[in-house]
This record gives sequence, structure tokens and C-alpha cells, in this order.
Amino acid sequence: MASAAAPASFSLASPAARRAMASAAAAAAVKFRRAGLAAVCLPARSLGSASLCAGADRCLPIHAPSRCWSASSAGREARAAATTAKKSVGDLAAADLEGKRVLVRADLNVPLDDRQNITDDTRVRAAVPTIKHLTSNGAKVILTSHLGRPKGFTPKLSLAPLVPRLSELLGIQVQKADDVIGPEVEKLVSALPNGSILLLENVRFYKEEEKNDPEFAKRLASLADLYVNDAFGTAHRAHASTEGVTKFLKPSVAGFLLQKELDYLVGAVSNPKRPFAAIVGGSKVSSKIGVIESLLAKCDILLLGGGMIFTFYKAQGLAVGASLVEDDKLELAASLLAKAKEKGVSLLLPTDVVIADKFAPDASSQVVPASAIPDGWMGLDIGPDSISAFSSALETTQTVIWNGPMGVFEFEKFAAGTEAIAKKLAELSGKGVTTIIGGGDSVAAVEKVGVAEAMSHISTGGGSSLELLEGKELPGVVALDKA
Ligand SMILES: Nc1ncnc2c1ncn2[C@@H]1O[C@H](COP(=O)(O)OP(=O)(O)OP(=O)(O)O)[C@@H](O)[C@H]1O
Ligand SMILES: O=C(O)[C@H](O)COP(=O)(O)O
Repeated sequence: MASAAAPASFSLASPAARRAMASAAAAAAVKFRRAGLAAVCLPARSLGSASLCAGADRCLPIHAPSRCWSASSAGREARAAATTAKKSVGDLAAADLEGKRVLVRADLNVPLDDRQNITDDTRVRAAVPTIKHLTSNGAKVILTSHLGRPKGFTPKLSLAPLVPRLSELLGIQVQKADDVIGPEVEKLVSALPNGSILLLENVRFYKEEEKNDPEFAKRLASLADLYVNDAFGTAHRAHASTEGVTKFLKPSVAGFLLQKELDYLVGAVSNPKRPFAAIVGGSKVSSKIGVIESLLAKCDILLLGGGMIFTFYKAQGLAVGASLVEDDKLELAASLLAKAKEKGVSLLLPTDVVIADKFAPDASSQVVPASAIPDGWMGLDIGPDSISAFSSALETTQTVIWNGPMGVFEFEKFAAGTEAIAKKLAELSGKGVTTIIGGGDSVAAVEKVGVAEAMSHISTGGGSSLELLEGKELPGVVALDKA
């Protein structure tokens, strides 16, 4: 194994970034530059919190009990309609599993605190149904995952802290290997009894993983008889354990979590119950162009919030004061507005905003019409009239997908818009509307309000869910056997 190396670089979507943000915020508050604004960065990001839903044969975590997924439900129809229809672990007969060594790729990339405690176990809970299904059918599970972005062997990114929680959730003691491949691992695998689980060490300790090295993939694959990919959060990476191993293991199938993510983020979005509304927020329009364009082709109503709205306002000739604006995206914003019109999509921009005199939790604030933002003030949330207009528009829908907060919800003063939307979606969910939270900060917002359990689906993916919503194919999915 290679030796420890340089510090990893972070993307905002990764737990590594969350960990970095959390510890920095705990120390005090971290100033960072985001598109010209000095922001106080809080550890707001986390992923879902719903509990396992007892009783359903293939029930998955992170969704409302009333929407337990089953083989005969609408999910299957939606999946069949999706271009990503893949063979599932549920399609394998018990005889295909009994006594077989199954390599399961999960995404156990969870946030850990300084004492190596898991601070959000959503991804661990989400991995349980597939593993339980395999062990209860007598398979020998060889579990593999990454944690963070190590450069070589990095003890603090060992998967060891995952063992107690996994064992507790699975109801059996999970064994852990100190390596990913090699004679020691092979020995442990050959001694596995039916129905047992061996967790391999962090697969990214080998640089060959991210390089999708065929020799490494072959050695990893040689540990098993078949492959199950349940790592939705990493399905946008063409790595050895997500893509390379499929060339050496047949069958290579989707786990229940991966399947449910596809059912919702592809199936329900491509073939929605209508009217279908998309809510897109977040900081910048530039990071959501692909998502907006893709959703414009599918939705009936598009609600825009967050920092990106000011680029749209400016494109319409409004003054935006000191709000976040991407001047090089004004034409793009105008063309997106024109495209919505052309496609007959009802696009709503907030009509009023909560403005602040500085980018800080203790800023002075006031509500003004979108057309009356004074010089020196910046919009940090959508206003009450907009909340009410957005809520009325959502009342008419049957499917809603949400990606990106309506304002700077990390600051209490500017969290009302995001929280109101979260509550509205929870209410609609209770009335049978399909509500999908597409990963990222909107998940943290839904969690903060305590309505995560009410939603139809909360994605465990950050980058992967954005790529799916942009209409991209994910290499980890493409590589699996067709349904
Ligand atoms: N009006 C605003 N001005 C500046 N920043 C804002 C504004 N509204 C929201 N934000 C910030 O946008 C950030 C979220 O943006 P981002 O584009 O990362 O969202 P996301 O899509 O939920 O995340 P991800 O990219 O992981 O999917 C939040 O930290 C929030 O504070
Ligand atoms: O947290 C994530 O988004 C996934 O685990 C993928 O991690 P990565 O961005 O380091 O590939």
C-alpha cells in the first residue's frame, strides 16, 4: 500500500468537506469567499435522518413509511420506463446467492468528528437493506467503500469506526480486514461462513482505485463471485470498485438503495405524475445550469430561489444592490427565461426578498419588493409574498423535486423561505404528492426543520444526484447488467 501523502482537496458535497467545515466552524466561524461575498460557514450539511421502515420486504430508509417501496409498486414501472433500467439484487434467485461471495460496493463515506465518531449515519443505514437481503439468503458479503479522499494509507480515514454501527444495524458482528486486496484478505474471505460480512479497508488507500486500474479491479473482483453496486453517492465516479470490477464479475447488479435513487431521480422525474414542479435554489446559477435546462424539458412549474435569482433580476434590468450576481451569466439567465416561455413552463421568480446590510447572521434586515433593492443591500432570502406564491403554486402539483435552498438558511434571520418550502413539501407529501429532495443543502434544510421522514425520497448523493438531474449517465450505473 502506498504511504500517506498530501492533504486531500475537498468538494463542498463531500463528507470530507463537511468534516472540514464542521471543525472549522466549531473553532469559531470560518470566513470564506464565495463569489465575492464573505460568508460565515456553518456545518449545516448532512444527509437525511429517517428511520428504517419495518415490515416491507424491500423497504428502504430515508422515506416516508407510507411510501415503502415494493417490487409491485409504481417504482418498478418508473424504473422500467427509465433508460437506466438495471438488473437488481432483488432479481437474483436465492440459489444464486446461497454460499456465494458477493462484492458489495456501498458509499460509507460518512462524516466523522475529531474522535472518529460518526456524526451522520444516514449512508450506513441506507446500505443495510441490501446487505441484510444478501446475508439472509446465505451469501458471504465482502463490503467495500471509500472514506474521504486519502492519498495513500491514512489511518484517520480507516473504515474501522464503521464496524460497530454496521454490526449494530445488521444484527451480526462485521469482521474487518486491514487491507483491500492481497493474501491476508483472501484468507479471511475463504474462511467466511455463509451469511457473514467482511468489511474491506478504505478502497481509496490504493491510488489504483480512482485511476480505475484494470489490474487492481481484477484483483478486487477475484475475491468474489458476483457484484452488487449500492453506492449511489459514488456512482458518478468511474473507479475500480464502482466500474472496473463489473468487467470481471457477472452478474453485476444494482442494490436496493441505488435502485430507489434511480426510481426517483430518473423514473419519477422523467415520467412524473403531473403537474410536476421543480424548485431550484442554491448559491449560483452557473452551478445549476445543467439541472435547470434538463428540468425545463420535463416540468410544468419552475420555482427559482437562492442567490441565483439576482442574476435573473439583473438580466431583466432590475437593480440588485450588493446581492450575489454572476455578470457573465446575464445572457444565459435571459435565455433560460425565454426557454421556459417557449416550453410553456410556468417559471416563478420571487416577487419580494429579505435583504441584509451585510453577509452575517446578525445583519440588519428588511423585506422589499424584488424591484426595490437599495444600493449596498443584498438579498439573502425570499420574502413572505414569494413564500405564499410558491406555496400556492405547489398546492396544484403531484410531483415536486427540490434542489438548493431558497436563502442563506444557515443564518436564522434568512432561513424562513427555505424552512417554509420544507414544511410545505412535508404537508404535500402527506396528501400523496411525490416529494423528492435532490441532495446537497436542501437535504440539510429538510433535516433542520425535522421533516425528513415525511418526504417520498431524500437522495444520499451530492454530486451524483446533481449529475442525474442534469440528465447525465452515471458510470457506476451504466456498467451494471441490463434488467
Ligand atoms: N441569496 C443568497 N446569497 C448568497 N448565498 C446564498 C443565497 N441563497 C442561498 N445561498 C447559499 O447557497 C448555498 C447552497 O448552494 P449550493 O449551490 O451549494 O446548493 P445545493 O445545490 O443544495 O448543494 P449541492 O451543490 O451540494 O447540491 C448555501 O450555503 C446558502 O447559504
Ligand atoms: O460524498 C460524496 O459525494 C461521495 O461519497 C463521493 O465522494 P467524492 O466526491 O470524494 O468522490
